[in-house]
Amino acid sequence: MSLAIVYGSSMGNTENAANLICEKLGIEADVLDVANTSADTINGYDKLICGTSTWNNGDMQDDWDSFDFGSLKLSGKTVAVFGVGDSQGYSDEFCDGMAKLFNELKNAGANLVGEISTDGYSFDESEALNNNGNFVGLALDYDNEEEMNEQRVDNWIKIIKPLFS
Ligand SMILES: Cc1cc2nc3c(=O)[nH]c(=O)nc-3n(C[C@H](O)[C@H](O)[C@H](O)COP(=O)(O)O)c2cc1C
Repeated sequence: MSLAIVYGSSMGNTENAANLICEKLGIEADVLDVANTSADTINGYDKLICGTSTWNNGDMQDDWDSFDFGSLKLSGKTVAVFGVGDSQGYSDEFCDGMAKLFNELKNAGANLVGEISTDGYSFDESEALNNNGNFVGLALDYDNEEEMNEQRVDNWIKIIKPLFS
């Protein structure tokens, strides 16, 4: 089984999150910056964890925003997403970029896993909620709640690890 953790990051927060997830997951994985990664490369992995920060009031990070999603072929592959945002400064669009990434990966055929409860988060609105009212993936906030990231990653990994082993 091959696994890649692919991130888009402008200031380094989502990159840090990708490395933290890799370390905590404890499964061999390649950590890739989407800025230097093609759709063909991503198509070559069996499973994926993809992360984006949110910019421009609700968009994916720039490198994901310009990514060639049309060339992704992820039919039936297990994929989880994580998002990094600012729940106070952008409380009406907290981690909206994660929702856009989720939808693009779903359109490419992925089997998305890893939804989590919003318990313990404080924000007004987010596109990244599913019909159960859960985040579609792991939401992290380095601007206001950095001290909670490790525990949030640990909790999420408990959910997804069996699906990536
Ligand atoms: C101009 C600007 C726009 C932003 N827009 C949003 C947003 O709409 N929603 C959100 O949750 N965070 C937003 N953020 C916060 C970033 O996503 C956050 O700072 C994140 O940690 C950046 O991660 P990165 O360094 O991996 O790019 C914005 C930040 C800036 C500076």
